[in-house]
Amino acid sequence: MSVLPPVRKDRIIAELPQCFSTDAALHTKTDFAKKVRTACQEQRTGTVGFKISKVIVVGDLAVGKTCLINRFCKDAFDKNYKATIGVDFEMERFEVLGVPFSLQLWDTAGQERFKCIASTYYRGAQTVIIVFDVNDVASLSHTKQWLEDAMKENDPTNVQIFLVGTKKDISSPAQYALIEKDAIQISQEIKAEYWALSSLTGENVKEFFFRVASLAFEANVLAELEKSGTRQIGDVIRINSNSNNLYAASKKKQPNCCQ
Ligand SMILES: Nc1nc2c(ncn2[C@@H]2O[C@H](COP(=O)(O)OP(=O)(O)OP(=O)(O)O)[C@@H](O)[C@H]2O)c(=O)[nH]1
Ligand SMILES: [Mg+2]
Repeated sequence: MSVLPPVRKDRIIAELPQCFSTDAALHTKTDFAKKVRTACQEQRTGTVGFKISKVIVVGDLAVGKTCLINRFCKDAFDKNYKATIGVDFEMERFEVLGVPFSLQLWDTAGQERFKCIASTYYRGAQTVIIVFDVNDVASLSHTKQWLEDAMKENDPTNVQIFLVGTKKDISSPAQYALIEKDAIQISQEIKAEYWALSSLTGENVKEFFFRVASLAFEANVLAELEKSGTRQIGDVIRINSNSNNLYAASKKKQPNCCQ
C-alpha cells in the first residue's frame, strides 16, 4: 500500500518531450527508447520506480536559479532578489510511462561566500543544470567553471548536463540571437543540452523540467536493464544505427554507457 498521494495530473509524462535546439541536445530522438517503453509496459523497471534522482542547479548569483525552481514547483515568481544561503531543495514527483519517478532539485547559492557550503551538496547528482542569464555574457562565460566544480564531486559518465539561459523575457530577439550562438557552442563543448526560458512568463519552464525528468528516467531504466542483463534481439543494432545521438561518438568510448 502506497502512503503517497497520487502523482499530480500535470506531472504525468507519456511522450518524450523534445529538445529545445537540435544543435545542442543530449539526443534528438522523437520517442523514448523502444526497450524502455517495453520494460515500462511489462513492469520490468526494477528499482527505478522507487528511486529519487538528484538534480543540482548551479550558476552565478542572481541568474535566476531559485526563480526557475519556484516557477516549476510552485508556479510562483518573486521579482525581489533574495539570495539563497547555502542550499535549498524541492521534491517533484512524476509519472513517466506509468512508472513513478521523483526528482530532488537542489537549488544552490551562487554567491561566492556561500559556495563552499553549497558545493558539499554536489555529490551523487544524476543531472547538473548550469544556469546563466541570457542578458549577462559574464554569467555565460562562468558556466564552464561551475561545471568543473560540480564534476569534481560526480562521475562524468553518469551525469546529464543542461545549460539553461534564463530571463529570456527581457532580451530583445537580436540580443538573444547573439548570445544563443555562444551558448550553443559552449553546450556542444561541454556536451550539454541547451535551453532558454523565462521564469517570469513561464515560457519553456515546464517543457524543460519534463525533458530533464524524462531523460533521467530513460537513463535509469536503461541502466537497470543493462544491470539485469535483459537484452532483446535487435537492440544492439538499433543503438548502433541511430544517427540521432549528437554526442554518441564521445559517449561510445565510455564504459558502462547506456545512452
Ligand atoms: N525578468 C526576469 N527576471 C528574473 C527571471 N528569473 C529571475 N529573475 C529575477 O532575477 C533575480 C534573481 O533571481 P534568483 O532566482 O533569486 O537568482 P539565484 O540564481 O537563485 O541567485 P542566488 O541564490 O544568489 O544564487 C530576482 O530579482 C528575480 O526576480 C526571469 O526569467 N525574468
Ligand atoms: Mg537562489
